[in-house]
Amino acid sequence: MGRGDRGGEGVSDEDSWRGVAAEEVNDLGTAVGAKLQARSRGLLGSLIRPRLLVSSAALALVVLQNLASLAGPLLIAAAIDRGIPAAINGDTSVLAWCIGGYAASAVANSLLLMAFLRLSARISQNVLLDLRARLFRHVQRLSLSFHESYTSGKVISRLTADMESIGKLFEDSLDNMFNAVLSLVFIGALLLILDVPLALVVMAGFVPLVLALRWFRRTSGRAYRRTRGAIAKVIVQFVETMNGIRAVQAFRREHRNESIMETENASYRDANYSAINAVAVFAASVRFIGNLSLAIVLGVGAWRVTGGSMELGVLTAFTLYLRRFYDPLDDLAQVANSYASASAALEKISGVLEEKPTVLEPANPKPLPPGGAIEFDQVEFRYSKDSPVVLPRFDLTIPAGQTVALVGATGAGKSTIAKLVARFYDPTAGSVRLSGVDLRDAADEDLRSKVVMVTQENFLFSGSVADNIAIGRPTATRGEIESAAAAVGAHEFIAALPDGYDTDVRKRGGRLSAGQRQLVAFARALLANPAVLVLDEATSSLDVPGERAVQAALETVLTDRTALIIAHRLSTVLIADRVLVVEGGRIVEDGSPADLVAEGRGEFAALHRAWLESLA
Ligand SMILES: Nc1ncnc2c1ncn2[C@@H]1O[C@H](COP(=O)(O)OP(=O)(O)OP(=O)(O)O)[C@@H](O)[C@H]1O
Repeated sequence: MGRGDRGGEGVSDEDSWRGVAAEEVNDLGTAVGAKLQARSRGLLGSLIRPRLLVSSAALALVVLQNLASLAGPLLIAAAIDRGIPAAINGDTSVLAWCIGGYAASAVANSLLLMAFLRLSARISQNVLLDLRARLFRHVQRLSLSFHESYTSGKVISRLTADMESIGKLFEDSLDNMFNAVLSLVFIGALLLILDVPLALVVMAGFVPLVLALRWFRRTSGRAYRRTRGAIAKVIVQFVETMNGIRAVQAFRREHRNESIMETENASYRDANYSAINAVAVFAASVRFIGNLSLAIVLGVGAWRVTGGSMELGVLTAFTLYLRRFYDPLDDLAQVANSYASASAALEKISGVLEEKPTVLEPANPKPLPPGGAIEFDQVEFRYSKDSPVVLPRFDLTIPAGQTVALVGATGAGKSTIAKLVARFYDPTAGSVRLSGVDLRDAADEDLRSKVVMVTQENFLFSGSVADNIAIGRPTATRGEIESAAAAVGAHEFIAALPDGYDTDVRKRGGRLSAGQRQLVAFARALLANPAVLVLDEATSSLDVPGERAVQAALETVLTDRTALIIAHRLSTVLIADRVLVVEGGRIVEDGSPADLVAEGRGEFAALHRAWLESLA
């Protein structure tokens, strides 16, 4: 079982929460929960730190904007208590100052708000850009073993749904959060200045508020972790169906897929319901506490005004401030909501970012000498700690320039041997050497230029046919691309495409057949000119002219290099210098095709006979 699969009830041993291991765990212990939160905070910090200066500027803007907006009620209090009585006595200057000041503060408020929103949008968009790029770069470098267990759907959900929820926190909530916190601080201070006893009545409301916030954080945190997991499952189901759409339609799997989707979709909805329910309870509690405080303040204030120990203007200002005190708390419920959702997303993303490639590049790489001799020295291999040994300990030497065909039943271990040569995995024990250098000591780039693997699917990237061939050597000129295509016999059909070499392979008219895709892959390999070619021959059979074309191309590509071919065709095996028959992870026969056939008793001879019979 890979790391991405690990699920269940609890995470126990020391480091088992690291990476994506805790993703599927619903009930985290407090200690693990705290570690995950610290990791998320670390990621957030690393995103904000390079933008500290501009973030401080945004903070300064929002502080000024709050000050401007807070001046309003004070000016109204001054107008009622001093401006209007003075105006009644014929002096309108105080009232004029108050009104002018109010208008000025309103203008400043708007301008500062606009500047803050623009700046914070810039910060948030850059943070997201940075995070998306970081995640993409990291995921691309993670080893095959991670991708095999984590699945592309989950990666997509990290890159889309999770990213969006972090974006929402920055875009919708940052100003609300600053406003709310600053309003609380400033208004709290103003209330204390205006009237201490009334301010203390308001502060008493904080006790239930803090309790409600703690409850909300716990409940919504749990609910949002569930929503992140659920949306990932919806996307996984979507991606899997779309990737396998041919198989889905061929096997009439639509209904089955729809019912799986329905279940995942419903659990996403339910997870969201519980998250929103928590918001509803929290927001309602905040409002209730706010209104209750207002009623109490109004009662106590009215009693004091009638008793003469408080001015009416002060009470007016107090109630105005109190409204402003609780309004942002409503927003704070939204912020807490976005925060819970975003921190669940941050937890998942930071988990992926914490995953380390299992196939590591050496710190001090050794250059690979020319030549393509391959050596397996006491190699043993299993896919993961808890899976069985696939290749029991073995030795194998392939001299430079030899073409070796691997044959054997399905699941015998042929691809595994090939993947070790291309260093998609490292052996569990022993070493694989190329020209005498352990692959673990070679730089990635060096290795990729010396060993090229052509896989069965002959994957084409979006772009033109020429772009796809040039992947083999990005610096190649058009002439070199065309001569590589010509050498493998692909020039004719490419030239006949609607835009020749510039035809987009994803567009109608640019779609290539299986045999044509194979020829493009050969041209790509020929252009790359590696010392070692690892080839997983496509299993689907081609028509006779197609097969002949591919066969001729193959012979061209194999010239002057070491080749390891997982062979599915007799014609391929027969051009090999050497055949290795693999059975249960062991090499049971090793010799030239002619010798093995001549011996007549072994697996290969039987396979050879069966092949001949099938062709007869
Ligand atoms: N990523 C993986 N994780 C765990 N086990 C794997 C993985 N890939 C292959 N195996 C197991 O390793 C064994 C050898 O598989 P391998 O793909 O090398 O066989 P093969 O000879 O290439 O088969 P085929 O001809 O069908 O491609 C099989 O038992 C398979 O189940």
